[in-house]
Amino acid sequence: MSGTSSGLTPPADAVAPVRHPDAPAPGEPLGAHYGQCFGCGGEQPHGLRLEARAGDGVSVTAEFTVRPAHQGAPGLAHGGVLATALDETLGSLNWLLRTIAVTGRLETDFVRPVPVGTVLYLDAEVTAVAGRKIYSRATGRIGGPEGPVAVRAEALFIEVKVDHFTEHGRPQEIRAAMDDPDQLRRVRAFEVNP
Ligand SMILES: CCCCCCCCCCCCCC(=O)SCCNC(=O)CCNC(=O)[C@H](O)C(C)(C)COP(=O)(O)OP(=O)(O)OC[C@H]1O[C@@H](n2cnc3c(N)ncnc32)[C@H](O)[C@@H]1OP(=O)(O)O
Repeated sequence: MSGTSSGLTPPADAVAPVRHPDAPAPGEPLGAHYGQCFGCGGEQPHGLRLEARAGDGVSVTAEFTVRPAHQGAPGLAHGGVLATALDETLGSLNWLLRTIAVTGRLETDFVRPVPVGTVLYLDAEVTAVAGRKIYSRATGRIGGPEGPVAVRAEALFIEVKVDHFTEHGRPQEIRAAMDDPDQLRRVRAFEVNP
């Protein structure tokens, strides 16, 4: 059973999303936005290390391999970890809009259990934009990119300025991210929507 709550229904004045002209080409890896990110960072030993690629329009695909550190029930992925994979994939869409945004609402359907060792094949797209509100949806499949659906989500991201992070985050991590020698990650983390 699934349904969309009213907070996830775009308003009448919502418009179709517009891919930024400098967005990575379809098929190009997006890389991590922050090395310590639990979703995509390569420096988090137990993180998901989710790898996303740009798709057509404002869409992405991503893959995440469930490891023993991600268990809930014995041998099965924790639901919160699967929600994180969806959240991270959905969050990476904002890079194609060149907008910094955070998750306001995330609704998840867990359709099938996902065993340890499984690759979760995710795809996500922005469906509408209304001012600062970005509406999107994602699907995670197992057994291959065309395999059966295991999880799906709908989300609302809210555009924020970089101050959101400098005001609420811890100074030492902000400073470390600003000093990141990886220029692409720095730009991705700190470029304010033009
Ligand atoms: C160092 C820099 C690093 C940067 C790296 C990139 C980051 C990538 C991170 C990737 C990690 C993965 C991603 C992550 O995990 S991001 C981490 C998880 N998310 C958060 O921590 C967000 C926490 N929440 C907030 O900070 C605020 O609540 C936000 C900023 C979201 C809104 O507070 P703000 O005061 O700004 O705005 P507003 O309250 O006037 O609302 C504006 C509009 O939005 C509507 N609305 C709001 N909430 C909801 C809701 N729940 N359902 C339905 N609607 C909602 C609201 O009705 C209004 O609509 P309207 O009245 O205009 O019609």
